[in-house]
Amino acid sequence: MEQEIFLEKESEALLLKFEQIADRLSDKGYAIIDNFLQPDEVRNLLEVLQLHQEEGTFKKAGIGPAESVTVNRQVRGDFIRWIEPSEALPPTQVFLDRMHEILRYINRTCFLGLKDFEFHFTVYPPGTVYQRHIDQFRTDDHRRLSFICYLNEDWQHENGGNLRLYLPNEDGTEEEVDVLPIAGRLACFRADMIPHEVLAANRHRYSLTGWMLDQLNELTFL
Ligand SMILES: O=C(O)CCC(=O)C(=O)O
Ligand SMILES: [Fe+2]
Repeated sequence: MEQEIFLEKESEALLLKFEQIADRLSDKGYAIIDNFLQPDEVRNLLEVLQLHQEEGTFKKAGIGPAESVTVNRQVRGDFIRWIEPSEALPPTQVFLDRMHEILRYINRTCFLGLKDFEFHFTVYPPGTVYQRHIDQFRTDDHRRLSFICYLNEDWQHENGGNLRLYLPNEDGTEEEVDVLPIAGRLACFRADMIPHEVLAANRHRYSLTGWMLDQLNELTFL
C-alpha cells in the first residue's frame, strides 16, 4: 500500500517535470530540469558508464571526416559510447523508457512529430571542451531536440564544465545562460536554434547525451 502511494507520488512528480519540459521548450526553446534523475538512478547509470569504460567501448567523438585529428581535438574533446537499445543494461533501459515517455508526451503537447531518439554516454576528461556549435548542423538533419542528463555527483561551481547556451534575442543580440552539470539535472533545447558550448572542467564530466529525431533512428544514416 505504502509502496503504491509512493509510486503514485513518483509518477505525479515525473508528470510535472514532463509538463515543465514541454512548456519551457515551446516558450523559450530550452528547459533545465533539476532532479530529473533520482540519486540512485544517477549512481546506477554511472556504474554502467564505468563498466563501458572498462570494456574499452568509448570512442573519441568526431565532428566530420574532413577535419584533422588535431583540429578535431580542439573543437571537441569528449569520448562517447552509443547506446544500442536492444543491448541496454537495466539502468540504461530505465533511462530509455523515460525518454520514450517524454517523446510521447512532447508529441501530444507540442506536435513536433518526433519518431525516435538516439543517446550516448559521454565523458569529457579534465580540460577538454566542445566549442560553440549547433546540433542540427545540416538541413537534412533529423535532430529536433537535444537532451543532456548530467551524472556528476558533488559537482561544485569551482569544478567548471558549464554548458553555455546562447539564446537568440529578436534584436539579433544573444543572451548567455550557464548550466552547471550537476547530477540528476536535465538540459534540453531546440537542436536547430540554440548555439551552445561546453566549457572546460577540472574533473571528469559525465553525462548522457542524445537527440529526439523526426525519423526512425536506423534511417538517419541513409
Ligand atoms: O554536455 C553538454 O552539456 C553538451 C554536449 C553537446 O553540446 C553535444 O554533445 O552536442
Ligand atoms: Fe551540442
